[in-house]
Amino acid sequence: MRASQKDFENAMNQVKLLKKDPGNEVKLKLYALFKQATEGPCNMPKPGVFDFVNKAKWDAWNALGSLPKETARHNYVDLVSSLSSSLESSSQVEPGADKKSTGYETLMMTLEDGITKIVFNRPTKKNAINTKMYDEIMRALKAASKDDSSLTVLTGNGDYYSSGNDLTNFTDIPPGGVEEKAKNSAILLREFVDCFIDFPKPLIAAVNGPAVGISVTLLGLFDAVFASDRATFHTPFSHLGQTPEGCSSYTFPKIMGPAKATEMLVFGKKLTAREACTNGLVTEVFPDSTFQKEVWTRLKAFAKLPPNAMRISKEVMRNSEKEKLHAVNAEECSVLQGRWLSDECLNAVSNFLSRKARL
Ligand SMILES: CCCCCCCCCCC/C=C/C(=O)SCCNC(=O)CCNC(=O)[C@H](O)C(C)(C)COP(=O)(O)OP(=O)(O)OC[C@H]1O[C@@H](n2cnc3c(N)ncnc32)[C@H](O)[C@@H]1OP(=O)(O)O
Repeated sequence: MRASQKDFENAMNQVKLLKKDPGNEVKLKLYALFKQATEGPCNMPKPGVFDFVNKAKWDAWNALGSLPKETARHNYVDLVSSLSSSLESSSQVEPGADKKSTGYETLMMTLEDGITKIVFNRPTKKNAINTKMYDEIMRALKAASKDDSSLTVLTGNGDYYSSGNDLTNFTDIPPGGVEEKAKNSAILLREFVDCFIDFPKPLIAAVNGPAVGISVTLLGLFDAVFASDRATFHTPFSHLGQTPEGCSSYTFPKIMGPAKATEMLVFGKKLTAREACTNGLVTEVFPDSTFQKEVWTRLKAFAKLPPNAMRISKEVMRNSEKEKLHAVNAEECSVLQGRWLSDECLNAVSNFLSRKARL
C-alpha cells in the first residue's frame, strides 16, 4: 500500500520526536528521500569541495536519480517507521548517558584501587575523537595528574579502542573560513599532545580493539601498552593527505627503527597486535577472551607499588626527552595545519563523509 500525504506528514513529525540520533548516514537518507518526495529529482548546483555538509546532502539526493515522488514518500515513511521502533527499543547505552555521574559527555572516568580509568565513550562512532572529546581528555588527564591514583589507564568502550580523529571535525567551519579552522585545530592538537608529553604518572593504554590515527601515534608517549589480540594499529595518514602527529615522527623511528616506522607512518601499513608487540609499540598481547581479566589483574598489582617511586622513575626516564618532544609536537602541528588545507586532505575527508571510501 502506498503512503498517503497524511502518512508522510505524520512521519515528518515522528522524526522530530526521535529520542536517539539515528546517525549521519540515516539522516542523509531521510534528507534525500524528503527532498525527492517534495521537490523531485535533485535540481541544485553541486556544492564546492570545502562545503562538506551540503556536498554530502547533495550526493545523497542526487543518488536517488529519477525516483518517482510517490516512491520516495513511501520509502521515507517506511524508514521513519523502522527507526521509531528500533531506536525506541534499543538497549545500547547512549553515549553521554553517564554525563551526570562523571561530568563528561564523551568519556567515563573512575578512580578505584589506586587506578584512574579514562574510557573513550562514543562506541557507536567507534570512539572517534571529536572536539568535545579532545577537550574532555585534556581535562581528565589534568585531573588524573593531581588525584590520589598511582597510575592512569586509557581504554575504549565497545569494539574499538578509537578510530582516531572524528572526521566530522572538518565540517564545523567558523566564519573565518577553513584557514581559521586549521589554525585553531593546530593550537588544539598541540595543547592536546602536550598533556600526554607532560603527564607525570605512569600512563597505560589497554587497547581493547582496533586503533586508528592519533589513538595509535599517542601510544609512543605511554609507559605501557597492553593489547587484545583483536586490536590492530593503523595510521593511514598518506591516504588522508595528512602527516604524522602525537610525536610519532620522532617516537616511532626510535621505538621500531626507521624502516618499520616508515611502513606505518608513510605507507599506512596496518599492524596486528602481535606485529605491534614485535616492533616494540605494544608491551604485551592478551587473548581477547581473557584480556580484561588479565590486564586488570596486572594493573592492580602495579598500583600497589610505591607511587612516588614510580612517578620519579618515570621522570628520570623521560625528562631528558621532554624538550625534544615539545619541539617535535610543535613542528608536526605546524606541518599539519598546511596539510589540512590541501586538496589531498580535503578530498579524502570529503570522500569519507560522503561514504565513497572506507579504510
Ligand atoms: C580544517 C582543519 C580541521 C582539522 C581538525 C583536526 C583536529 C585534530 C586532528 C588530529 C590528527 C588526527 C589524525 C587522525 O586520527 S587520522 C585517522 C582518522 N580516522 C579515520 O580515518 C577513520 C575513519 N573511519 C573509518 O574508516 C571506519 O569508520 C572504520 C574503519 C573505523 C570502521 O568501519 P566500520 O564499517 O566498522 O564502521 P562504520 O564506518 O559504519 O562506523 C560506525 C559509525 O562511526 C562513524 N565513524 C567511525 N570512525 C569515524 C571517524 N574517525 N570520524 C567520524 N566518524 C567516524 C561512522 O561514520 C559511522 O557513523 P554513522 O553510523 O553515523 O554512519
